Amino acid sequence: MELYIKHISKQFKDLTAVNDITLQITPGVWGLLGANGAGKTTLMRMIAGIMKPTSGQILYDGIPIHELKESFRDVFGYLPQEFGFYPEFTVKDYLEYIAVLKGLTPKDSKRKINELLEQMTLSHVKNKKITKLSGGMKRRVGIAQALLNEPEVLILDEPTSGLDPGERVRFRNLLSEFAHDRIVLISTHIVSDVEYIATQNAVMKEGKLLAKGTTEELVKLVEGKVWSARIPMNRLPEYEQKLQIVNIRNEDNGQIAIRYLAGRPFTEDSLPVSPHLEDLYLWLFPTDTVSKKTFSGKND
Ligand SMILES: Nc1ncnc2c1ncn2[C@@H]1O[C@H](COP(=O)(O)OP(=O)(O)OP(=O)(O)O)[C@@H](O)[C@H]1O
Repeated sequence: MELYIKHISKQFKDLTAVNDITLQITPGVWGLLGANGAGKTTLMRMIAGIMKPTSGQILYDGIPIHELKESFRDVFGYLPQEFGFYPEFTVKDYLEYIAVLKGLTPKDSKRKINELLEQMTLSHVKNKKITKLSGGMKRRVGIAQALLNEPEVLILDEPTSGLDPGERVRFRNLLSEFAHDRIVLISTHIVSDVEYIATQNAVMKEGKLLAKGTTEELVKLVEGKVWSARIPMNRLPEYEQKLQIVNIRNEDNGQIAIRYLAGRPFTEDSLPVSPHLEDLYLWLFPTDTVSKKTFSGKND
């Protein structure tokens, strides 16, 4: 089972939203990381077959996806960032409707819907109108519809927005299990959603593929660039001007502990710390506009 994204680009007038991306995706969870506007949704929409690439090809087991025809809907499951439903639909009506669109038999449909209502903790609201559900519950209905046909390739565009921490953990475990012999591609800004479950991560920036690898491989890119130090509380604004601070913790005696990213230590007592995937993300996508070139060492 292989999804081969071969030199894919998408042009919107003078904007290249996706710029010559090549990825060979095999079973497992693949995290697609990138800041707003990086091109993740555009890439996913092309993979899900709802947007045509300007150039390049997407092949599933060697066959261009637009040639899969009828079998396409059996292979792919897609959860868009925003998913539409008729306001009058209850959760059960909606899932039954999608099951028909996906060509499930009534027997399979009943079995699968009951199973997913259970897995997504939605059984108690199955007869409620979707419009009356909380954001997290709506999201879970979206995830359930994408899983209905047990697709071989599951594409999830920011699936965890609106989920609480408990739901996130349940969802992560479900995906890991599901991805055992299938491809699951998840786009997210929330690095912790994929950090521990991704087989591979792909990082996009301004339409391009910036980095690809396992979490262990990617965090190596920021090894020696993550530091911890103690600074006086009243000097925080000054440090914030000069450093990419990724965490702040109040301590006693007017001191604070900071975790920061820089090419070299900024204070004498700075200690190197082990990087996380979030550090790499913040290194690649700094959070504010202050130029930190002097101390970040990015120009070294
Ligand atoms: N249909 C469209 N027409 C014109 N420009 C578009 C269209 N869709 C996306 N874009 C632009 O393409 C770029 C990439 O957008 P895209 O939604 O793929 O990014 P993203 O990484 O998914 O961002 P986010 O995390 O905010 O969803 C953005 O500059 C966006 O404004």
